[in-house]
Amino acid sequence: MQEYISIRIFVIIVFVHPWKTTKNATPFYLSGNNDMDERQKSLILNSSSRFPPPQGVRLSYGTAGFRADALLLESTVFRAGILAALRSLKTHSVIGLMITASHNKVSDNGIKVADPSGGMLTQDWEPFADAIANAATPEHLVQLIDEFVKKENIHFHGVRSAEILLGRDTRPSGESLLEAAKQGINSIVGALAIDMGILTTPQLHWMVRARNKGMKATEVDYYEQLSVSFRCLIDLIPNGQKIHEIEDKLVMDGANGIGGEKMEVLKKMLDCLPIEVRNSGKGGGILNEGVGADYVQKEKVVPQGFGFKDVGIRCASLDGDADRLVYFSVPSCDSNMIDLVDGDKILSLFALFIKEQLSVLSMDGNEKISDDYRARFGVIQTAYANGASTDYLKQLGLEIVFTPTGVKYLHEQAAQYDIGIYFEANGHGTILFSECFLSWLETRCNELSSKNQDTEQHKAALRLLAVSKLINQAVGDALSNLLLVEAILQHMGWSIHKWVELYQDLPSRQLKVKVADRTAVVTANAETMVVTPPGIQDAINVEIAKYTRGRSFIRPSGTEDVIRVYAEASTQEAADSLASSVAKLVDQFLGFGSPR
Ligand SMILES: CC(=O)N[C@H]1[C@@H](OP(=O)(O)O)O[C@H](CO)[C@@H](O)[C@@H]1O
Ligand SMILES: [Mg+2]
Repeated sequence: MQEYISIRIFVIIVFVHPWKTTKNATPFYLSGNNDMDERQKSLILNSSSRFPPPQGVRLSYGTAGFRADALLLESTVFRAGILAALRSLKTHSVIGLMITASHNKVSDNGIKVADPSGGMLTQDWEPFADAIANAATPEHLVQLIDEFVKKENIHFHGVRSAEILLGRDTRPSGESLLEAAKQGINSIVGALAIDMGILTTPQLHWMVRARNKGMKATEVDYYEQLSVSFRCLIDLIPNGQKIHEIEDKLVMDGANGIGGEKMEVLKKMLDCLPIEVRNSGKGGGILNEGVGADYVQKEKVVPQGFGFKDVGIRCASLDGDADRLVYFSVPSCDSNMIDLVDGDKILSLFALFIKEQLSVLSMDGNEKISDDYRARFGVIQTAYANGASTDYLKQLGLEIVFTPTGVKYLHEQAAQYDIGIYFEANGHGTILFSECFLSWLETRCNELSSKNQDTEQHKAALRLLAVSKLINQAVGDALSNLLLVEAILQHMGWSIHKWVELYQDLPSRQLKVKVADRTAVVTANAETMVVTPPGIQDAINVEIAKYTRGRSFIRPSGTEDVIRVYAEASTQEAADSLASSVAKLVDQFLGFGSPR
């Protein structure tokens, strides 16, 4: 027996050797409780000594994980690997790790953790993420992990090993950071790292969710689910609705990132949607430079590769990791300005469509019949939502909730509804359906189809079910959102011009101000009000009061070392002027020369 145990331990050492990948690892046991034994501790000590943290830099798990210059990130990514493995042990579920810096410049990179639901890492674990990322020595790192493992009651003994799916975007730094993540994962006994290759961020989140729900979860399954549900929506379009104008092709800007490449694959499975992909990264363009959703939404000008030849055409821009989507059209050859359809207008289009289907579903002819299930339908926005969009949504009679910036807040809020639509103005968003509503919908659909195949009610139920499959339930997904937009525009018979005119955006301006310490700004009321430093909010209010329909707020960015200033007003000049006065206030109160 004694001999048997020592053989087992020997096998363990071979399997978890940090220089090797653990692709073939199987579950095994080190200790039967939530204490890390000496072997586990020395494994972390040894491997982490090869990833010293950068000097003089404090990293924080911000709005969307850790993000910084890629050269600073090896140690952080290694430690995020450890965190992901612990999270998997704790939840007995598959966890995701995505290496991306989204719309940031190509020299940056980042890492974020996908929780078992496919959503963002639970906020409860963020302080631990911050603490281990900044631990100065391997010894301190081990101490923090040891304390956390006890506090969270994480057991290293168990029938399931930890499993982490890894994805990365197209950044050149991704490969070496992936290796660092694997080594972090491999330094936790029983953890298995599975490299899923180069993916869009939403694909990785989708796979994590699908794996944990026991559903088909490969990349091919993802494309199949999207294309089949898209086809279903197209087949349900009322006869005669298709107009010529909208049958024109769509031109998509891939931000020289991963989205273009993936759309080329998806496109082959969509016979009913002509798409031309530009800025796919193959033609030598630089990731996110003068291209992509962030550039288009913030600058409101045509991205590189687009111009007067595209006047009047329906165009879409993705960001570098394909979780944001905006549409635009080029109104004339005379300038490089665009008509922008931002996340707020995508949200409005989705809300209109869902509302229409819900109302058809509850009617029989002209009579309201089905009161047996009242779907709670809500819309979630942030302070960056254009004021005109909020007015429009209110006028549709929808319930609107505001949260702080960051998908983790919006998603959490949307999950409170049977159907919750959330979007950031920058184009990140999705529609969440509750399990309860979906199971009611499936039953209703079966009832309706057994009675009569062709009723409007049945079609509305089928459409809602198709939307729930097309739209990514884990995070905002530019590819699936683009397909839903295309299906709805065809359903409504709308051109992009009709969509642009749904409401008139209030002119707005966003600025960034570098300050000595951005954490000095603390906000409240979904970031619409500054609590500290004292006095600045009153000064901002004085500026706002000078403008018709003036609105302005400031907040510290979670992804860049800046304070963001947002302003809107009745004219562009007024919005620009309000933004610049508020930026001056930020500099006065918080700039490098400010009295602190
Ligand atoms: C004004 C703005 O667009 N802010 C973005 C940006 O966050 P900041 O915390 O503002 O840097 O990146 C986040 C992650 O992609 C996104 O969720 C958020 O909406
Ligand atoms: Mg992104």
